[in-house]
Amino acid sequence: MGESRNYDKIVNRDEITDAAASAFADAGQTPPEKYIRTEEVLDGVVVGEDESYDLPVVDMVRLLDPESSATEIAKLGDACRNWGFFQLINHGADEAVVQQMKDNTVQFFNSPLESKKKVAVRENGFEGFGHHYSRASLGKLDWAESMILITQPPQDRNMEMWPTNPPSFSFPYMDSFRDALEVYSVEMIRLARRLLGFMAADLGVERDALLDAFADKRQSMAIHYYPPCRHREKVMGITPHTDGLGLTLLLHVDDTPGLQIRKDGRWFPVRPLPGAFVVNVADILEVLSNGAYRSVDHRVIPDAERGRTTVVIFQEAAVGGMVAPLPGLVEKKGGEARYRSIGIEEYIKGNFNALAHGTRFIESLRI
Ligand SMILES: O=C(O)CCC(=O)C(=O)O
Ligand SMILES: [Fe+2]
Repeated sequence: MGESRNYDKIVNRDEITDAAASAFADAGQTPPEKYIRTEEVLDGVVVGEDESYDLPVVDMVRLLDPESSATEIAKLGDACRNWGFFQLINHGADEAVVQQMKDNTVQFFNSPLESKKKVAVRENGFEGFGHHYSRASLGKLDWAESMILITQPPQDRNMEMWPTNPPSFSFPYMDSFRDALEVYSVEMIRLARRLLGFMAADLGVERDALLDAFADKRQSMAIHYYPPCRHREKVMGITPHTDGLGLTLLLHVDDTPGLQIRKDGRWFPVRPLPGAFVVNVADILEVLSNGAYRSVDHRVIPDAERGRTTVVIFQEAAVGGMVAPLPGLVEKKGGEARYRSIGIEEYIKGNFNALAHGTRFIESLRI
């Protein structure tokens, strides 16, 4: 797998121009027309500060402790079935690795535009620094700077798109942002595998059946900076979407809120817990679970006062090269697959094409 995998030309990403950068730098000014999407932003009710709600929180320490494991696995299962999202606390990922990733990400976004543009997204390119890919939003742009990279397997990397900025600081074995990305990438594979083991237990499939679906598959990463905007009812940090791959692990670099999850037709703002990861089920995991787990719509609304920075890891999955329900789960359901199987290459193309048209590719796989 991998050698000819190429996402270029399926997505469109706009550069961050000088004009974009200066708009982003001025939170008070009315944003340029290209960013104005008031109707989209106001589409749907946002659950307010006055209404109390609890988004699921899953505790890795409790998952690992034999005393509490069963209860916590049930919580994890509920979260994946009903919300498609949870915050993971006590995750156990190496704190130094996570901190280094956060520091480098902040330094990267704080560096001058010229320096970031060394890895600027190319014409028709998927990777690099630029706006997020434009979805079916009538030529409108998201209010954010993003850098997207393919991080695993190593032979799929395009190193010319990997920033060398910022260079080494405090960490003795780290040379540049590239090293931070590399180490973080590996640490996130470990974390994903640990979680997937518990998801398999919840789903009632062999642990290896789920782990193997994710083993040695592609991993990509997005780092996002959402500049503050006083006109937050006018701009969208990221257009509503579901994630197209398998499992998503999101790290808040700061404590600025902004992510909203759609449930029962309303938007629920996530209140980031300090030190937690936000984990979500993406489309391929929904298919693997034969529809038991849900990949749900989410979006970002920028904060009025504070910038927001996130680091997002996307783990791909497939069963013998196919996006398909896990055979063990289909058997449990008396042999009924709820999605048709499709080759991963075809899936990826279909997914990005659908994104550009504002549809969801997995809807076309439903039986
Ligand atoms: O930055 C966020 O909170 C969300 C990012 C996201 O949804 C994505 O990159 O797919
Ligand atoms: Fe997403």
